Amino acid sequence: MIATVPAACSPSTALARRDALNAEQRQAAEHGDGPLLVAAGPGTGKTATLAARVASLLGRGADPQRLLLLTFSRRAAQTMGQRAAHLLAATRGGQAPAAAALPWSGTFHAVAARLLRDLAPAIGLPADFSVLDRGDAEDLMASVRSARGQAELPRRFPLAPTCLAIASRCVNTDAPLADVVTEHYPWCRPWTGELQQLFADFSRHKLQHRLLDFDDLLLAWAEAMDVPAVAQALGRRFDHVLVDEAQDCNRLQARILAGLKPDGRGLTLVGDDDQCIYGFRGADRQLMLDFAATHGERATVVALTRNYRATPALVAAAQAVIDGAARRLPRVMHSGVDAGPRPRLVRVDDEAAQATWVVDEVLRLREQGLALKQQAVLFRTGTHASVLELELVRRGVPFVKFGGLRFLDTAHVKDLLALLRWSRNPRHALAAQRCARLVPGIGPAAVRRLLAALESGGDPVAAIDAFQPPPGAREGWQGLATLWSALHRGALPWPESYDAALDWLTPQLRVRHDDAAVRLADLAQLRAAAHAQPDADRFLADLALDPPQSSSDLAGPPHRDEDWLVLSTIHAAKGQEWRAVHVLSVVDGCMPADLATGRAEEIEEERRLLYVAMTRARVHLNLVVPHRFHVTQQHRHGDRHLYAVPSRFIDARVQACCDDIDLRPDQPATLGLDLPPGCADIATTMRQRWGTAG
Ligand SMILES: Nc1ncnc2c1ncn2[C@@H]1O[C@H](COP(=O)(O)OP(=O)(O)OP(=O)(O)O)[C@@H](O)[C@H]1O
Repeated sequence: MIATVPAACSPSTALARRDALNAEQRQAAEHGDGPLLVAAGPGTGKTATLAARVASLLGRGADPQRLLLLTFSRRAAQTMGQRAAHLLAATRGGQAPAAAALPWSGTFHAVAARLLRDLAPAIGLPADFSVLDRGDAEDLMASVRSARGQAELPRRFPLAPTCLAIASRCVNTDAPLADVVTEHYPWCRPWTGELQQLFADFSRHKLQHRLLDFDDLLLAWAEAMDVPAVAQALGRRFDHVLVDEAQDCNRLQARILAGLKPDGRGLTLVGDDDQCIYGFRGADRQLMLDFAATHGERATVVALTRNYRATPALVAAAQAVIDGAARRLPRVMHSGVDAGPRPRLVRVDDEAAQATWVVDEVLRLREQGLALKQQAVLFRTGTHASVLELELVRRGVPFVKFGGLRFLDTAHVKDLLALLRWSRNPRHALAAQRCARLVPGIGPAAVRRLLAALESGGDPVAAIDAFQPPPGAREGWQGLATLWSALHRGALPWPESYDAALDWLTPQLRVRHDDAAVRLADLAQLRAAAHAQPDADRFLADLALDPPQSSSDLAGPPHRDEDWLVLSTIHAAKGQEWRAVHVLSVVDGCMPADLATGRAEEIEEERRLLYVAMTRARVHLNLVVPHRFHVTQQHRHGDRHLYAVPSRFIDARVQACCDDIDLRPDQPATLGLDLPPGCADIATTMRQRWGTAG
């Protein structure tokens, strides 16, 4: 992604609105080029500080082309670029920013994809590789797994998503398979040898077909950095490397950074070790925790502790939760805003009562003037919101949900992207299979023939030309083959090629789906995103690397009068804030998720998850505790209800920071009659009822 900033200005106008930054923020922004770690708590202005640092560096004459900005999402890179642009514009007397590119900004994966295309000839990779998104990687793993006959083994072999998760953990934590299996997937231990072979086949298949998945992107970049000539050339290419959300960097990313800036010169890390919630993807807080030790005297660590988001009562409660954490960079947060209501611990009977209470509360706050959009309901995983969703629909409260089924995982979006992907990479078997199946009359046998022809090693274009579909599918296949060939040859310029693909797909969707109109509306949104990209490769890589969560993510700014409640997993709520936040199911068994077997570090990550949820609130925070809680698919036990207690992270200190509200119905009252014990013997009377006394 390309963020825009104005051209560099004179050093004398170093930083706009200096007085808007507090002393620590300013120290970080104006720091020289020694290794810098900004350890910042929630709401302390990480974005503002990093943007100010970018502006300051450019103001001091840094070349925007030689600045590498690594962020957690595409949106974050965009925000950073815009903010830096405004700051610099202000230093130049309020002139409108003259847009110049800050071309090397984006997520690690997006930047990796671009770098690797450039580096490909030097490092032995095909420059025309396609990027496999997570869903496609899972499909491919499934297909390699069944090709190896592992789907039919007598004892159950791990399913494809588990296999992919194991492979991914090995790559991202830079750890041997045997260790990962023993530590995180002990029930898969008997399969270690089989898994090793499966992963070797998976890897071979990807390289043969010029496919790189997310893990490959990082792995290839990290491996390239082990080659001194590449590391030195790339390290010299960027004067400054700035990393946002550094707490979520994994071992591979740490290796990449060490390769780029071995002595830390020009390296800036900004992050919050207390908000590291991606351990399951290999995120490792060690990069931050060890920063001072790694860089010794050269290192500067700046702590940002003034929270500009939340009221003192909310900051105190969140601090009490995180103070219970085992190992962290010590920081005590202070609120920089006015007082507000205390957070509330709301105890209700069960999940139905939880849903009813939350909707009542959301509507009550709206009556008080708090728009729905200023409120969010957060939960651990998408399924925890289903009862609430039903209640919202029943009561006509509009909402948008983030973090559930991703937009890119919907069938119609996958169909369209498969068409584009296959035309870019004729060997992309998954995409070919998906497209061929769209043609009425082409069944599994014909698809197998097509794939065999593509795999035969000959020219895939000739194989597609020569393919003989079943008789009933001739016309349909011809339409697809003509479109494919036009797209592949580049006969249509981008983005007309997107429109042509959409035109071909439209009648197929109308035949296949009752709700085709809704699906076509999604693809129209996607069209707008396609038209904003310079070519198909950038469009596809961007989508795979930084997928939108819903079609509304692709839409422009909503109309002012539209209002909806945000429902989000805590992971997807990262970096955001709302005036009111309602957290669902703050009970043991949900936070932390695993009651008995969780390892200490995993349990600690759950604490941080709750901390992230609580620190999204600006004024109102409700932690809801349903005392009966439904658990899905627990090992051995199946679905069941738990009699739940508040999360173990809500200890006495945290409770002291909250108002405790118990809305459970009173226990059923006793009759309260005053009769002496033993005044009758009904049991004996009943036994005698059928004449069998004694
Ligand atoms: N010096 C400042 N003066 C006033 N407001 C500030 C200052 N710095 C930041 N803010 C405001 O504080 C709020 C939080 O900032 P920001 O979103 O950057 O926090 P953050 O550190 O990224 O938080 P989190 O890690 O929780 O996502 C924003 O509304 C921002 O405008």
